[in-house]
Amino acid sequence: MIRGSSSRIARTRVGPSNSRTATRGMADRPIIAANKNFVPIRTNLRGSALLNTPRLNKGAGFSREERQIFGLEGFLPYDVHSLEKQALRAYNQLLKQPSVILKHAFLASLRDQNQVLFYKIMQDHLKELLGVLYTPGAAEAVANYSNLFRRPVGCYISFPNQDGMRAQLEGHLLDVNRTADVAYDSNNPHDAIDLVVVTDAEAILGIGDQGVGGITISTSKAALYTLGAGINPNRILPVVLDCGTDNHALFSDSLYMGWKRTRIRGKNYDQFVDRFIQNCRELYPNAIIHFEDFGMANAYRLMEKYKDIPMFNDDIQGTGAVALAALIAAIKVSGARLADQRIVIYGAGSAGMGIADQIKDGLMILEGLSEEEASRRFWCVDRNGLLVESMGNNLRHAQLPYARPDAEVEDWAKSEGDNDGVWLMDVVKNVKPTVLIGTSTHSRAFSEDLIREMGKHVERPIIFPMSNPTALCEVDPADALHWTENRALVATGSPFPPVELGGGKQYTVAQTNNALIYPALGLGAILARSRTISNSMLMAGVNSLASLSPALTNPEASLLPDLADVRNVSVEVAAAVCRQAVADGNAQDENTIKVVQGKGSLPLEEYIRSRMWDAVYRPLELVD
Ligand SMILES: NC(=O)c1ccc[n+]([C@@H]2O[C@H](COP(=O)([O-])OP(=O)(O)OC[C@H]3O[C@@H](n4cnc5c(N)ncnc54)[C@H](O)[C@@H]3O)[C@@H](O)[C@H]2O)c1
Ligand SMILES: O=C(O)C[C@H](O)C(=O)O
Ligand SMILES: [Mn+2]
Repeated sequence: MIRGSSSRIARTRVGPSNSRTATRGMADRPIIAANKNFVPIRTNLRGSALLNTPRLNKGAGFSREERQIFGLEGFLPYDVHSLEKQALRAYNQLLKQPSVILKHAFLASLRDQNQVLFYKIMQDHLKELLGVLYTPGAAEAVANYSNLFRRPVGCYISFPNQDGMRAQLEGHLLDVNRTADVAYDSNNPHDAIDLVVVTDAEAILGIGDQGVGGITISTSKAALYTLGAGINPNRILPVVLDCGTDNHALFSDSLYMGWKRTRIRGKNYDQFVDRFIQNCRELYPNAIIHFEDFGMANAYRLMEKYKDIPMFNDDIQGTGAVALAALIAAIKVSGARLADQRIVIYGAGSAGMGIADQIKDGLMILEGLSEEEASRRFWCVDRNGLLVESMGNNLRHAQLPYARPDAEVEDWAKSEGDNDGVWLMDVVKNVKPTVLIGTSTHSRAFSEDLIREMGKHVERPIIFPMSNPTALCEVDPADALHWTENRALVATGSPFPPVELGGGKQYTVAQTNNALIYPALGLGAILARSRTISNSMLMAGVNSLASLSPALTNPEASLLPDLADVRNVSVEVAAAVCRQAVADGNAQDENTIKVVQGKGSLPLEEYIRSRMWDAVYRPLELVD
């Protein structure tokens, strides 16, 4: 039974007179908080209970009147402070934290005290703080989760407790209906969650199995949805599926907080995940599901298994999409054609194969190549060297289309001693790639020799070392530029400072991170209430993002827009995704369909902006 959201619908028509934003009627799903309406949030909490509810707490920002009504006067220092003043204080405190991990912990605890204030300082200092909250800062926070733990956040679904899974997920629905501005329709408390971000933590970033600490990747990705695409944070559920861990360091840590067993596999795992998905579908029928940092074998299997529901895998599809957008921009700068690229992918895992699949789709859709022709543009190198057909059963399903015929490499001159495999240098020497992508987690794998060898054969080598976090990046962008006499077009997964090129010139390194596209992909799919997230929706997002590349107008500029500008980027990309969902017949939201068809009161981009959540305090109303 879901309770706790009674009669909020009655208030949906209250709003400022100048409101041209969406009102919260039945016809207009409350996907993103229509916060610009300033409809009061009804709560029965008072005193410290209110101050300890981060979704509602305003701390020193509570007005005189609110302090009276909610019995807060004896709980707060006298002066009332604006959100701006509170943000200044919080930011000054943050600056005093001596390390990235302590800054991350500070931000997390701010979020757990006052959600609006957290998003306010993140928004105001996005460029600086993304690297703390998200990549690379999140990696350290995940790895140290059990040692730094202060309070739980998000949803923990643990294998040994799975009999209670439905009640656990229902508990989150109840909780959010009680403590946030989500339930606009008291008749449908299930329409409170737009998005589930779930990890099983087997392959976190490039740092592997992190057990229950994976919750921090879900909460960081969730925060980026709010910051990057204005999705109401209260309508997002970050989840970790605790399936045990094969990370022995966690096992032997007496403070480890997860389930101390080796990972469940096979049927047990599949049933556990399926139970989770089915419960989500029933309890949160309108939510899309974002899969994050699953191990490769499960990631691909689950993506296939659930392709008919609105889900996507960020490491495979989000990463593929952002890489293709950067590549489209890079080849425009280099003056070449996509169809003429020879692409080497180093690290044939989820991200590497996701990138290959997405570029392959691009070659087929944009250049008219057949699937076979498109697949031949790739050479993929993994731990055992170049993927070749004779590897047979040792190849993963997703790798099969890219395996090269053995005959091709028979005559290759080998440079790296042993003849058991064909290594990256051999591939670069013989293939003379135009594009080199790193998704290997192999730090500094793109050596000086390798980059110089690549640079010998191509005028504008395209080099994307995409492994995260920073320490695992395949090559420092400054080195890649230096070793190619500044001819390389470089993009990285983690943030890097601009590279000084001499003569007063700088090269801005595009952060080719899926964070530049997944928030908008989610936003578009949610607004459209899309039945599935199709390849054509992904491709629409890619084309839209590529069209925003600063390098299109200035060949010396970054290949992709700055991640700090993600909110504006998201409006354009989400619009493209929405349009495609409607064109595909995938969209189910009547309002959005009308807007896309030009029958709404706003153009699509403005409509999207009007639905985005901002970090502002909403009025509260006391109910008994
Ligand atoms: N920039 C982005 O948006 C983005 C997105 C997703 C993943 N990534 C990064 O890509 C990396 C890989 O992530 P994933 O999810 O694909 O992981 P994964 O485990 O699925 O894939 C990694 C692959 O690299 C291979 N590999 C490892 N060491 C190697 C070596 N020394 N030589 C050759 N191959 C090697 C592994 O065998 C595996 O196939 C991570 O660092 C991750 O952070 C970046
Ligand atoms: O989390 C990131 O920074 C991107 C990506 O999803 C990754 O796994 O590295
Ligand atoms: Mn990831």
